[in-house]
Amino acid sequence: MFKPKMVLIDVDGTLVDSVPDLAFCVDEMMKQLDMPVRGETAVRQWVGNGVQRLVERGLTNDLDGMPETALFERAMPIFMDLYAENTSKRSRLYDGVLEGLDYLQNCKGLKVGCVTNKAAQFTHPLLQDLGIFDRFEIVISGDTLPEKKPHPLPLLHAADALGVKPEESLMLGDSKSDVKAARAAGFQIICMTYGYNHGEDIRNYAPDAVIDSMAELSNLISCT
Ligand SMILES: O=C(O)COP(=O)(O)O
Ligand SMILES: [Mg+2]
Repeated sequence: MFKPKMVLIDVDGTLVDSVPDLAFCVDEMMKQLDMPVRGETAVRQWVGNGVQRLVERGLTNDLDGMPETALFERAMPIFMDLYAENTSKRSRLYDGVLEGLDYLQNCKGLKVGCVTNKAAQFTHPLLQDLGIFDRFEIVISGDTLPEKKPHPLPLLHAADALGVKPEESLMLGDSKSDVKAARAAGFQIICMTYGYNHGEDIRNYAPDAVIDSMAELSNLISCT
């Protein structure tokens, strides 16, 4: 059993299946640029490193791609406008999320926060529209601090803000960025099997535990 005093939870691929909206926006952006659409399967591999990286990957059709600066500068405002209008229309909480949050929130003294690489202007409305914004004592987005995951700063900042030591803290995520950030911060890390890890099995990154649903948290996290 894990006995953390704080749990930080990732958004895309952990709490929210956000790819339908992100893929819609990538493809609409591509259409406006007179370029080929990429489709949901490709976009699913590209989520997790923030909006800028997603746009770069979409433009190049490549996880590691870097577009020409002029093209990127034309594309970015198009994507930002589209995603502002399509932040939550097609996005859904995964099964088990509400049960998992209920369990954590009924653990006396356990602090629950949110750490995502999604920009704050999208994170807040998305969590609000899905009815879970108020569940978190702190919400740290990709542009809240000078560094985002896999850097440990957002995790360490949350621990400091909530008065918890890193060794008493646990991250719940879906990608290698979550595992790397947690390891660098000295947190424990549990990962979801269903998330977006650039098409790779998250078990390859050796998180402390892997689960299929947040409803399983009651078997893994002790409240006492
Ligand atoms: O890539 C993003 O914008 C966000 O991804 P995350 O919520 O999994 O950190
Ligand atoms: Mg994620």
